[in-house]
Amino acid sequence: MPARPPRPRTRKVSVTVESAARTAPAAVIVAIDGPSGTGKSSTSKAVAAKLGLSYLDTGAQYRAITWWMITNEIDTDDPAAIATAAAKPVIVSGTDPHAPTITVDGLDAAGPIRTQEVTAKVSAVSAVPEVRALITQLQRDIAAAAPAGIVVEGRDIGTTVLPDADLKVFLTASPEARAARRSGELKGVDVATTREALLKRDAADSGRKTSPLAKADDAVEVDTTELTLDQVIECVVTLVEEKRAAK
Ligand SMILES: Nc1ncnc2c1ncn2[C@@H]1O[C@H](COP(=O)(O)OP(=O)(O)O)[C@@H](O)[C@H]1O
Ligand SMILES: Nc1ccn([C@H]2C[C@H](O)[C@@H](COP(=O)(O)OP(=O)(O)O)O2)c(=O)n1
Repeated sequence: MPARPPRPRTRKVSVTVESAARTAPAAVIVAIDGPSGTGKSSTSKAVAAKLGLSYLDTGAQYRAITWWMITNEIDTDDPAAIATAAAKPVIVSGTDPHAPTITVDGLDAAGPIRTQEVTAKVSAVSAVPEVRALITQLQRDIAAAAPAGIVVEGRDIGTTVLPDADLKVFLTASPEARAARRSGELKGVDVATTREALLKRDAADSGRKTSPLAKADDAVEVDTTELTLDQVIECVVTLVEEKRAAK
């Protein structure tokens, strides 16, 4: 029997830093905008979690500054008073999609920012240009620091905050569907009342002068009225993967 050549004991695997860098996906920036109840938060969190990206809820930041104004007795009907105080609160957003956090001056604000009072006043506070300038800068800094990329959701992300985002998605849904979803979350509030409040907030957010709620020209519009949340998530994941592959 012919002698077999000795089998090598170890296999040499050489991965150079250069080739590792070539195979690691480039950071991807995703902007998800749309009115209330279209599924921005649920979709953005799930997409970020599935793809290993960071996640930023910009509405939570506007709610946080509104909560601070209320607790510090700033008149939320007085834009000049809001502008003067705008730089005082320190707002910190945790961007893990599995456990997003928000603090104001070191205090956990996740609960207090969801009250009806904050919801009723957030459009007025977020319309003040000084507030928008500060929060927009904060959002850009967070996005730039995200190691693998980020999904940022809000009203003006594709148009103003991150106009060079790799992917922009604009979610829509009928007012009826949005109100039904929201009133499902708010125990004891009927659909008609929720619908009125949503439409009032849409009008204020779309009608303000500084970076209103708007679809960017290059955003992909997805009407979620007849889609399940899973279908919307799948659709956005596919869009992100297409963009990543093309990078
Ligand atoms: N496509 C969908 N179908 C049914 N319910 C949905 C869908 N998308 C989101 N929801 C539900 O609607 C509610 C509002 O969704 P959310 O993601 O908070 O919207 P937004 O951030 O746009 O205000 C949540 O309870 C969520 O689970
Ligand atoms: N990028 C953003 C995000 C939110 N806002 C404002 C306008 C919205 O009515 C409020 C609250 O946003 P949030 O996303 O928390 O609202 P909903 O979850 O849709 O009820 O903040 C904004 O002006 N710009």
